[in-house]
Amino acid sequence: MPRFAANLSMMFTEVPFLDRFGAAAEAGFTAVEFLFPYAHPMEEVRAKAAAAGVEIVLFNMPPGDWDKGERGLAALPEREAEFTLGLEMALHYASCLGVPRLHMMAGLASASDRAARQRYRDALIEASDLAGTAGVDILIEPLNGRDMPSYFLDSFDLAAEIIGDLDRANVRLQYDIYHRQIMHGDVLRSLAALMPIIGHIQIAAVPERSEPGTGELDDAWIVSQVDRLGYGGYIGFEYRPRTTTIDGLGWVKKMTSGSALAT
Ligand SMILES: O=C(O)[C@@H](O)C(=O)CO
Ligand SMILES: [Mg+2]
Repeated sequence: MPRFAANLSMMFTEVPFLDRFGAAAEAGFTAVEFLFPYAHPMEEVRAKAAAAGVEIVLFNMPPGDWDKGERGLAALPEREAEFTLGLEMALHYASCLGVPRLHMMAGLASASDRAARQRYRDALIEASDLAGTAGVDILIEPLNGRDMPSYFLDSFDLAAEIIGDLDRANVRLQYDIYHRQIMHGDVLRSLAALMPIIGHIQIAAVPERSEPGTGELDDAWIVSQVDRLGYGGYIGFEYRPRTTTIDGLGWVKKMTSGSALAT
């Protein structure tokens, strides 16, 4: 059975970031993920997660200046030095927090720009090499152009092609069902085809990015099929609660047939 993680960048935002670990644990989660921990000293994040008894299963490498609209540095040739510093910082946090996978965001660039493609591949090799020595996987995630206009990694085929070309055990796909449905549909067939390279799954209802089970797909059925396909990793609940996080958990519990939210 897949295990479930609360995404603390979207869920439990009723409380400050460091208090979300405890809030998730109280709600029954034993695993969490989030976008970025870097605004907080890593020891504080570790202490909060430990006190709550939750495992951190994923976070992102630094994206550049998020508030100014930057969405990653990996495909940006002119940001190579900053990318490397960010990679080193992310691995430092991952080591302190015991996190086995990092999402490497690509940035805003055209996927048909040769320099951006070359730089992205080089960045991925650099990240894979450095992360490999630390036992960490590097994940890449295609993002839909409605939420993330002009994002470099704008198709699942491109992600699969890059992962296949590089052929490194620690470079894997972050398959977000919400993005997949908006970009291409064909969720189940693609889950089956891509399963060998999937390192992490995320889910939210389409189109509102709300609680699973509240949109156009039968999310509970999809989760059951992910299980049937033999996926034993985590599924991150990366959705924006329609009202409060706690109220929204009713839908999630229904989706998971009332089973425990995590391992
Ligand atoms: O799907 C998303 O938006 C996230 O998983 C992410 O890492 C980039 O925003
Ligand atoms: Mg996602």
